[in-house]
Amino acid sequence: FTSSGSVYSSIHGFSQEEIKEKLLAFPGGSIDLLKQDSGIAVLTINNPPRMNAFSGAMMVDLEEKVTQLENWTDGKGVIVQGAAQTFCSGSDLNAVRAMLPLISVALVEGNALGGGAELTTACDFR
Ligand SMILES: CC[C@@H](C(=O)O)C(=O)SCCNC(=O)CCNC(=O)[C@H](O)C(C)(C)COP(=O)(O)OP(=O)(O)OC[C@H]1O[C@@H](n2cnc3c(N)ncnc32)[C@H](O)[C@@H]1OP(=O)(O)O
Repeated sequence: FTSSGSVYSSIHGFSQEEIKEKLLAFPGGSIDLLKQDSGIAVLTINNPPRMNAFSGAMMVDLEEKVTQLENWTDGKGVIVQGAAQTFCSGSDLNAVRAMLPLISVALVEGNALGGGAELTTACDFR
């Protein structure tokens, strides 16, 4: 359930445009990008009514804003924050229920470090 839609595109054969269309069916919220003269940008996850959960539209928005940052030649760093005194409550559960192809569980025994830790967070449950 990534913004690039890799799970859907590789397993279900959808194109990037089809993934985008499916994600946009779940509107609400925004990802706001402020690029400052200092070279530091502020990226705000903005969906306070749902504790800043990521709607499908916000996932599309995030990919666009990350692309903008990648092409920002004067950029030095980015601060990621949540609006309204909360960071983010994960994916919008309404969208998850409608779109999740399968549920993944990371069964972690022993260390999960670096990329291993990231892999656990990419799973739905740990
Ligand atoms: C498979 C995807 C996976 C991933 O990408 O890795 C996920 O992220 S799945 C989502 C995981 N997140 C959660 O399970 C968080 C669920 N939310 C909560 O546990 C709580 O809401 C909270 C974040 C701890 C805050 O609790 P509290 O301060 O008591 O506020 P409320 O519970 O009353 O929430 C206010 C309002 O926000 C809605 N909400 C919160 N989180 C989500 C969400 N992830 N998706 C959709 N909506 C969310 C919540 O339903 C309330 O709405 P109303 O009832 O309409 O007021």
